[in-house]
Amino acid sequence: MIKVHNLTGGYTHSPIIQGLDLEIRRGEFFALLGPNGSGKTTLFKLITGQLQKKSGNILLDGKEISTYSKLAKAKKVAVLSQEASVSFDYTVEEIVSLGRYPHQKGILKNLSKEDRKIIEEVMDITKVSAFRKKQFRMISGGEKQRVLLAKALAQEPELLLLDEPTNHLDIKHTFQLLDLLKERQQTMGLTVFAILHDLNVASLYADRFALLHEGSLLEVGDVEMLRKVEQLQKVYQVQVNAQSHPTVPKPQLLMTPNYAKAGEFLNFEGSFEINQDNHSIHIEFKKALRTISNCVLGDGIQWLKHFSHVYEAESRVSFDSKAKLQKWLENNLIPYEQAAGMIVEGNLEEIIILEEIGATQMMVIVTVGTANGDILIDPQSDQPKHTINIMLFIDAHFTDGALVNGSMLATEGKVKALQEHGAKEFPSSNDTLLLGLTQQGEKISTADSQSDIGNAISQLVYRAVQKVLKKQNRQLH
Ligand SMILES: Nc1ncnc2c1ncn2[C@@H]1O[C@H](COP(=O)(O)OP(=O)(O)OP(=O)(O)O)[C@@H](O)[C@H]1O
Repeated sequence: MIKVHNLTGGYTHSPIIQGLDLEIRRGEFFALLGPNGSGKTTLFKLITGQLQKKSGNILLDGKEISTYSKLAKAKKVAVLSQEASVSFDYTVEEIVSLGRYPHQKGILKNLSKEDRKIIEEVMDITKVSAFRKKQFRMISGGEKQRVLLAKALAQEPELLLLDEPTNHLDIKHTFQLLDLLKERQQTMGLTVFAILHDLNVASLYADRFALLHEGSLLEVGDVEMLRKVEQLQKVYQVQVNAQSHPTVPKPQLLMTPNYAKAGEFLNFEGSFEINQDNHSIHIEFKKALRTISNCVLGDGIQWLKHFSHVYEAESRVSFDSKAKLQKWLENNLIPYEQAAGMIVEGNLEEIIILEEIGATQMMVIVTVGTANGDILIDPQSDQPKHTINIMLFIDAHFTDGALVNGSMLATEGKVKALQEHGAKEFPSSNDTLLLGLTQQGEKISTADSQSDIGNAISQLVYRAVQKVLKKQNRQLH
């Protein structure tokens, strides 16, 4: 739709954009990214014609954009720029109506029925109808942004150019606006070209991206280019980690502030407290640990401080065990958003081992319960199954990959102990496992069975499970 070829342009004494090539394809949502001062607005203004290019071409549907008449261009392209030059006393509705100008006919250029219908529709979807009679200058920055979008949409453009459209908007309105643009893109084929500052928001909405740095494009590509953290770090000068959004298959970036890079180093043994009674074991760490678990509460990969095993003598394993655990934590004034918890059904035996293996301090807590609940009855033997709950705390710094490695090796250790114990069925799918890392010291990216730390994990869990089973002194069927 737009083809930029060998474009050079900028300001009188400084051509900010130099020899730039770019293509915006019909029907796509294109995000222009780059740090402050990289030239985004300059490029934007060269495309919209607010700035004169020095050399090169900007083609709109194959024809040099500067050769279009103002009216012909306005029928194809609408612009939402940073500097909204609406200083006069128009009402919101009048501003939106101005968007219909390119489509109005005759010398008097009155609004037709069709024009009015479209104005109503765009005011409705941008949620500005409620203050249609207000003076434009009397509304908030975010409201102004939505009114100007309504005006741009009233123009019914094929291409919408937006310079930081979410600048003044809160998260609700940011997502509302971008959802609206996405919907128009998908249902009406609208082409969107937007300068966006928030890389995570851009990742969720745009199909293609360009990263501008010092007036040149470093890369043009699809969303996967946002996983190239070295490039982003170089350009934005911030420590960045790329992760995946939990429900949308797109990358999301996590920035690390300088103050958090080197935290206070805590002695492992002095970094937690254990509180234990007949009904629970609770461990509280001074600093949050990086955790991986399949616990009832606090599952997945998280940062957590509180770790609980709660015994439920009479109860059954039920779907509301998470709610039960939350209640227990609440009653004990433990913030459950920072907690991982396991419910241990039936009789309980526990073992806690704290030791230094190699140069690494580790602590394991294993609890075994015998449940009377339906779900835990083995349908073959009609006997209750045992559930084994393991929490392993390690004074080390693991990558997320090493966390996964570690939890596999912990399971291996458990299975070995069960095998030796003569258990016929293992491991139970109701078993829980949590690994918690202090993230102190050198980063470890491999914790497999060949590594010392990997071995230490499976050994320690093996010994702890062995002990707890002996203590329980009961043969698994
Ligand atoms: N009117 C101007 N005259 C001269 N130089 C300018 C003018 N406007 C901007 N510049 C310079 O051009 C460079 C690029 O500015 P531009 O506004 O295009 O950056 P940007 O990527 O949009 O930044 P931001 O993210 O801060 O909006 C900057 O070094 C800026 O100082």
